[in-house]
Amino acid sequence: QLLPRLRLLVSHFTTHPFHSTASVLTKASAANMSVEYSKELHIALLAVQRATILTKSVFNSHAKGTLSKSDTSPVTIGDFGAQALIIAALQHHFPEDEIVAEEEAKDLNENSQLRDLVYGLVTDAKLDNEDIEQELGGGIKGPDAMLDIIDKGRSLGGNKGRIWAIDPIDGTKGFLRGGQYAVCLALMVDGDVKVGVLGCPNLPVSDSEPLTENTGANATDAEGKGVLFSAVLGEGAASRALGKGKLENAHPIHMKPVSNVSDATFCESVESGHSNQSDSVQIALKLGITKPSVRMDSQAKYGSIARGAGDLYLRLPVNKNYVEKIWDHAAGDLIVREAGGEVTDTEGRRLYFGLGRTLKENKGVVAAPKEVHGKVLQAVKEVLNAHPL
Ligand SMILES: Nc1ncnc2c1ncn2[C@@H]1O[C@H](COP(=O)(O)O)[C@@H](OP(=O)(O)O)[C@H]1O
Ligand SMILES: [Mg+2]
Ligand SMILES: [Mg+2]
Ligand SMILES: [Mg+2]
Repeated sequence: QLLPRLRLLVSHFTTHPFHSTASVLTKASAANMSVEYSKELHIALLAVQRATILTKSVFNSHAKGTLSKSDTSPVTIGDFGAQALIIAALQHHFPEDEIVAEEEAKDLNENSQLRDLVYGLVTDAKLDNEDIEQELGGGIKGPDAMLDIIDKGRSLGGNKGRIWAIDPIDGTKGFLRGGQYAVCLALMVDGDVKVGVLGCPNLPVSDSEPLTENTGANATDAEGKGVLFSAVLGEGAASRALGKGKLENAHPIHMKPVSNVSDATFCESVESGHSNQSDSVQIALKLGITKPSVRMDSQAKYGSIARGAGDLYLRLPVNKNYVEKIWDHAAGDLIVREAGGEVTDTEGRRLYFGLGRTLKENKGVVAAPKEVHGKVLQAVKEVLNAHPL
């Protein structure tokens, strides 16, 4: 009992593991307990927090510098800038680690005006505590250095060694619409997710604020909003207010126990092109759920169910060719599991992150509290098997 408790204390309840928790750390080492991944967690939290300073500034501006990628999905100057800032911090602390990140520098290489715009955002996005800013390695040296940094995220992934997965803005469509989005970072070791962090600038700070149909609709990115979710494998999940400098205090989060699945609130994508919204209606019907789904962009869905603000997250394939990307799920999967949930694909397999940049062997997502996951999965299978894609 003591070991997980102490580790949780060390990794989640400290704002600065290298200074203020010296006494806890000493106790841990005296008892020969390892405090695994506390530095990785600390740097990941700060890197995500700094990146949200940039994304918030773009969210609040009219010109979001949107481009269309080869798969026709959007990317903005916010995505490029956030990716550059996160990779710069990781390289400063963990130069040997590999990085799988969503965006690439190609479009900025071909457009110097856009490149300079992004570089301007990157130099402006600073944590309001100079020591902590320096701890992340300070700024990026110039626009060309920034392009190189963005392209450090081109690792092919796999099941060997330490690999970070970055989604600099998850839910770019939501970001453009004024809805929810998340800045997502996870560390995998030998294909297993060990650390996950989600920065959700448009979610309420309070874990107890219920989700409604309008959560995220016209989110205003107001002061006093925003939450950072985190988890370390085996050490539980936590949330804290998203700040601008020193990390705020964290507290543990848990899925809400669901005794009767018909009372559950389920979350799904806003975009019907990302998740089949007519299948979800059928599944809800089978489970006796009468509440309408809460539609929300990004991995904010994983964070929301992990803190008990919602109960289920269904992501139902819309076509048979789409393969999910590891950066869209790595952090959220760990946070939900560490909060007491179970996450599988629509066929009941655990999400497996060790196969490269995509989740090749998985189809969709079913995330639910452990005690009802089996029942939800059964309903998902019945509905999906009735009309194969
Ligand atoms: N056909 C599809 N099926 C499922 N997910 C898709 C998809 N096309 C794009 N996506 C992914 O859906 C993510 C957003 O998820 P959500 O709908 O839950 O907000 C996108 O992340 P980005 O916004 O980072 O590109 C993108 O990777
Ligand atoms: Mg994208
Ligand atoms: Mg994404
Ligand atoms: Mg993205």
